[in-house]
Amino acid sequence: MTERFKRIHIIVLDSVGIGEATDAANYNDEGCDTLGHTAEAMNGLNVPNLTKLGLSNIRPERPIQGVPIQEKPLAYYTKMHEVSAGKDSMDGHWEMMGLPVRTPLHTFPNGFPDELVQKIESFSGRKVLWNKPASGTEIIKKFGERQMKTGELIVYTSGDSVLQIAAHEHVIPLEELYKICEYARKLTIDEPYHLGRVIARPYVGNSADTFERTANRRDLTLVPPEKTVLNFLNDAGLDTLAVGKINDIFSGKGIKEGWHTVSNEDGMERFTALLDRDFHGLSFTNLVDFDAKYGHRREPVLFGKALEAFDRQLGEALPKLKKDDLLMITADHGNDPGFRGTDHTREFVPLLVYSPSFSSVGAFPVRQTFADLGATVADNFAVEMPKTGESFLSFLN
Ligand SMILES: O=P(O)(O)O[C@H]1O[C@H](CO)[C@@H](O)[C@H]1O
Ligand SMILES: [Mn+2]
Ligand SMILES: [Mn+2]
Repeated sequence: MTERFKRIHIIVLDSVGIGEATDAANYNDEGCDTLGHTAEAMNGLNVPNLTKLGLSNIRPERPIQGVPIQEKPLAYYTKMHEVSAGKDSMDGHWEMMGLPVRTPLHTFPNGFPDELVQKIESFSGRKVLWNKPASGTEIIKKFGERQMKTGELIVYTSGDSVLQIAAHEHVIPLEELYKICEYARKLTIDEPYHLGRVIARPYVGNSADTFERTANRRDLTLVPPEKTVLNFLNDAGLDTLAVGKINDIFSGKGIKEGWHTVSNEDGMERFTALLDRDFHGLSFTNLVDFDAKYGHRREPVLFGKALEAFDRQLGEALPKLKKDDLLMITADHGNDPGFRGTDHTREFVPLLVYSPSFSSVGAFPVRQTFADLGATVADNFAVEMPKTGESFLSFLN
């Protein structure tokens, strides 16, 4: 039998959660609601395309402000619960591809142990500064000018399992920063660290007021310990095309071609261009600005404007979809810009599933794991099924 869809496209709106998950209390995240609070801060979101697909239909009991419930939405709609222990990008994306991260990765709320810091210092020949949780933009405001004089490494972490190194591009050249990060990555794979990501955070500018982070960020994730749906597709000779930080998140495993992007806009342009390409398999796009530029910065209005800009580009992409295309729009976790702190929030994520071939659409049962997404992709292409996840392919009519 030939497969139902020739191309499946997943767009991850990084951190665009749709309300507290049932286990939010375990994360001290009760009351978080990324989409809801963003829409309130905007006095209503203007997202006609997401609206038409059925975004507010996902939670009719609490529609998103400015997004009317549709009598005839164009997409199947539901929300998904995460089973991974963490609420970071790696957990969310690996789970989508059938590999939940059930053992919690370690976090370092008091900074990294001396032993690790000393190794980084002797490898790099540079002193480590800060070594505590911080907001990335605040920490370069605070220490960037000092770093320009001393060449020290600004090391910081967050509520996630991350070690981040901020470095001025003209003081610590990119190549050098990447080498230091690779070294730190090697040291933190196994216990006692078992760290999700080491992230290179380069920036430029002349003074605290003008520092700006650049698109040369690199995420060094753990290598997935088992094959994911990306591998199953790739092993079967199908195309696996990755836009944005997807390639980094999977350490390139199972990815045929990948492109880094500089912004959401750039990511959507790349995605839209892929629609003109005659490929066979999966396109997987991550739009990280929602998270990195607005969620962690707790900027709900800018977050909302980014959603509106995405929606405009979505409007340009939708008419390019053919009958044998399937589009799934979702998120990897929440990051409520109206919430306390600066960390991700434990939320349900929205799921909108659209194809021009659908004759009937409507509500889906809530998915108990993001892995249902990967299972559906694997099912469609008749490749090996992931151990976790249930396909909803047969629901799509
Ligand atoms: O504050 P910035 O540097 O954006 O860092 C944030 O980005 C990391 C990855 O999303 C999070 O763990 C958080 O620390
Ligand atoms: Mn993320
Ligand atoms: Mn984040």
